[in-house]
Amino acid sequence: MKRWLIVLNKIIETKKQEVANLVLPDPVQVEKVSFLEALANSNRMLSLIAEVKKASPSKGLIQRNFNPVTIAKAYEAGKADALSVLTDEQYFMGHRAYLTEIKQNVNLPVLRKDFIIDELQVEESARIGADAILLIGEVLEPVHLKELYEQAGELGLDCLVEVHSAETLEQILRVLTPQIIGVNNRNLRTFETSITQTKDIAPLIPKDSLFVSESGIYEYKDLTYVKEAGAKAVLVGESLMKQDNQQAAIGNLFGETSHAH
Ligand SMILES: O=C(O)c1ccccc1NCC(=O)[C@H](O)[C@H](O)COP(=O)(O)O
Repeated sequence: MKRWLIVLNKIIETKKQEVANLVLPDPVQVEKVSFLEALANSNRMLSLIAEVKKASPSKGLIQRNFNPVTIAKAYEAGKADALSVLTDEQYFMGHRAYLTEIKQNVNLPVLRKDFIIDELQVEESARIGADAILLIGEVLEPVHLKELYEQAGELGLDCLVEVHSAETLEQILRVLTPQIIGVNNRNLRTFETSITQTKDIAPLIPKDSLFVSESGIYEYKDLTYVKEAGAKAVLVGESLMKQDNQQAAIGNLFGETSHAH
């Protein structure tokens, strides 16, 4: 079997074990901030969800000098609209404590970026202080995704419903019209990224859903490409994380510094 297929299957197996052993933490007291509203009201050409991500299966270690709160504050100073925080420990070197610490120190809404497969993880997300969770279409059956989506709504969490393929989106739209839909330009089975995926899927995004383009965004021309394709927001991880100064990295990406694009 190919290495990448083994990795995705392994991640999901790990999540099943984690759920089986999950002890729910006491709820933290942090102020909820609307993820959806933040994305809908950006001052930039595209709203930015800036990702706090130390490592990934496709890139290995991305940032050696990793302090989640320092990075989140730099993103806030760079006027990101929202944050995405990896909480998976085994494959992304994240931690659920990072999300809580960030919520206690930064005023931006925070998406919990993990592989949510069970109701207990949705409850856990609310308790650790997340404002939103990721639900991955390629990982969840549509009916189960809808159940998790509704549970999240009852707990005051927004959902970023992510798809890679047109087929997955069509299946989800038969049972649910998500408020926020992300097209992941990364194929989770091959790990290859191509922003043409955003353009290919764009005609299928319902007009009332907020359209996010995720992964593989490195420079200003990528922003203009996905904007022209219809995206209203971008989720960017590696290209910001691998730089030394995350505030400046946002300015560079959006062409707000003299030497950009
Ligand atoms: O990033 C990976 O290698 C990865 C592998 C398997 C499943 C998910 C993976 N990443 C999650 C994401 O999609 C990204 O963290 C996110 O969209 C940001 O992407 P990028 O800007 O390319 O870091």
